[in-house]
Amino acid sequence: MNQSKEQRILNFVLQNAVRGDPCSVLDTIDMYCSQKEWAMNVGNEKGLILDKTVEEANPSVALELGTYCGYSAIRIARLLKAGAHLLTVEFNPEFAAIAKQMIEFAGVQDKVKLLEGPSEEIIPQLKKKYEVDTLDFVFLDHWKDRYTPDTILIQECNLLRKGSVLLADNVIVPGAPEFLNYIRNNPHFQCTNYPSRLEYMKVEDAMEKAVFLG
Ligand SMILES: O=C(NCCNC(=O)c1cc(-c2ccc(F)cc2)cc(O)c1O)c1cc(O)ncn1
Ligand SMILES: [Mg+2]
Repeated sequence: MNQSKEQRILNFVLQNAVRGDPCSVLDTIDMYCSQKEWAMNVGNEKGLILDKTVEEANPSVALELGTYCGYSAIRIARLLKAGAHLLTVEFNPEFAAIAKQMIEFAGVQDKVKLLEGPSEEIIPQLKKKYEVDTLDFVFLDHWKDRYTPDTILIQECNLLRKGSVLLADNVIVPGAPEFLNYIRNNPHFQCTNYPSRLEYMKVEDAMEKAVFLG
């Protein structure tokens, strides 16, 4: 059975990156995906916007929707303070298996909890099953038509507090027009748009930050 693209990316990391060094894993993935095979990692350009947003939020508890190969989970986890942790949700079992190995190779497994399943099932379990009180930071990078329903679900589950930061990838490509309309017209959120580029391409994309006002 021939390998998946995600398996080829993992193998390239296992053979070329430095075990326990998150930055070398990120650089190696970016090298492979810019030179050999495009893949939907947030990438280094939008990654810098993610870095700055995470550093500013300095979260104790962070949630990521859409793990894929674990690139942004590693990107976020490497910036977390002692005792802080990231919960990352992936629906696709093949992606989750790759991400688990990628996260462990990068050495950030103690800061990351990978939850496998549909976001609409996992979000309502966060308080009771995963002992979350509130989320300080949420990175939305999963199916673009799930951004709005999951943002509503997160609010319904009382998972946000005044100052919680949401950051959404791909609001231009593939696009999340319904989410932009929802969040920008919602008086409980203060929104900021960050123009950037689609990962590994000379194509315009953007990220949207939304701070919950309570
Ligand atoms: O998370 C799940 N899929 C990946 C979501 N992410 C994307 O779709 C995504 C796509 C693109 C992209 C951009 C241009 C293009 F030409 C093709 C794709 C870029 C990105 O940066 C993404 O993040 C998922 C899977 C599943 O089976 N069930 C529930 N969720
Ligand atoms: Mg994305």
